[in-house]
Amino acid sequence: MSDIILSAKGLSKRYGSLLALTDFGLELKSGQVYGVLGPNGSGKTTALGILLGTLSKNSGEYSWFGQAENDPKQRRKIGAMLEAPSFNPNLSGVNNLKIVADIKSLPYSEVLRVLGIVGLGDWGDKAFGLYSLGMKQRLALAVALLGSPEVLILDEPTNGLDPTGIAEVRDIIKSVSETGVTILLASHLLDEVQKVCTHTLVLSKGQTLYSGTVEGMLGDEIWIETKTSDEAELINLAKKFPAVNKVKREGGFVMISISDETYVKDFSVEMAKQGVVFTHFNVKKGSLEEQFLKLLKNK
Ligand SMILES: Nc1ncnc2c1ncn2[C@@H]1O[C@H](COP(=O)(O)OP(=O)(O)OP(=O)(O)O)[C@@H](O)[C@H]1O
Repeated sequence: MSDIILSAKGLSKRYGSLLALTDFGLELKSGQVYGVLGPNGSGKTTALGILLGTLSKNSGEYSWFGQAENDPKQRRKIGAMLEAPSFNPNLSGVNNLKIVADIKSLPYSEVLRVLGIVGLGDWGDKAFGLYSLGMKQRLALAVALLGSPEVLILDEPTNGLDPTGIAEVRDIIKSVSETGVTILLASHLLDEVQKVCTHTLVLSKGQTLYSGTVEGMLGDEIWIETKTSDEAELINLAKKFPAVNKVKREGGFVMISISDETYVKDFSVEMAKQGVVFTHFNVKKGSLEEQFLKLLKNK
């Protein structure tokens, strides 16, 4: 059986004179966590809406599980959280979910299962109106998980949450993906995509600037995050080391960009020879943010 979950090509969408999405293509494979990344208004929601069949397209085609567009049988394999569902604040989490379970003809055992996944098992009997923002978002995620979908589509799943809420939702997404569920999510948060996704597609003004693995987008560039007592001397010496590309001060560290990981050891040996004593030395891959800004600049 093919492991291609979704195949889309040439999708475009126009709102009057505005071209919101141009030639959008995506191949989503089983087990991937694909993040559609882009600033506000770049076309993320438009793309997801078309793929879910809730929005018409002007051109292009897509297919879920190799079947025809809008095939209801395929639609049942997809769980979606596009915008916050309207829950009744006076009803408990369980009773709100039971309404959705009834609509989808699912057994109530599903309600308890999904509440457990999103960590609301103990809050199921409490009124929705008492939930924190993070808990409300997790209940919305629970709705998308009803019926054990093979694919989950999430639009800005951590929108408006505080750092704790963001971390909780991230952990749920990661653990759901570890059970084999394929995930397509939209986000404007680079950090979120870097932490959660295996693949990313970068959108800007409706155009795709990159599509592929997150690792691939990060490239080979390595940053060494350092601290030492004589920063000026380190900067001076680092700039003379042949494999060093860039040196900058950032967040209390001296950041040194090096062309290849294999030169990191040589660099530290050379600095030791020159009498530099590091109190902090941490090797990192380039950040998605840097690559993202580069893509936008090169466009
Ligand atoms: N119904 C509509 N009518 C007219 N223009 C629209 C409509 N929906 C979206 N747009 C425009 O299309 C562009 C893409 O919007 P879209 O919501 O897809 O972007 P987005 O990346 O999801 O943004 P956000 O992160 O703010 O949700 C924007 O310029 C938006 O203003």
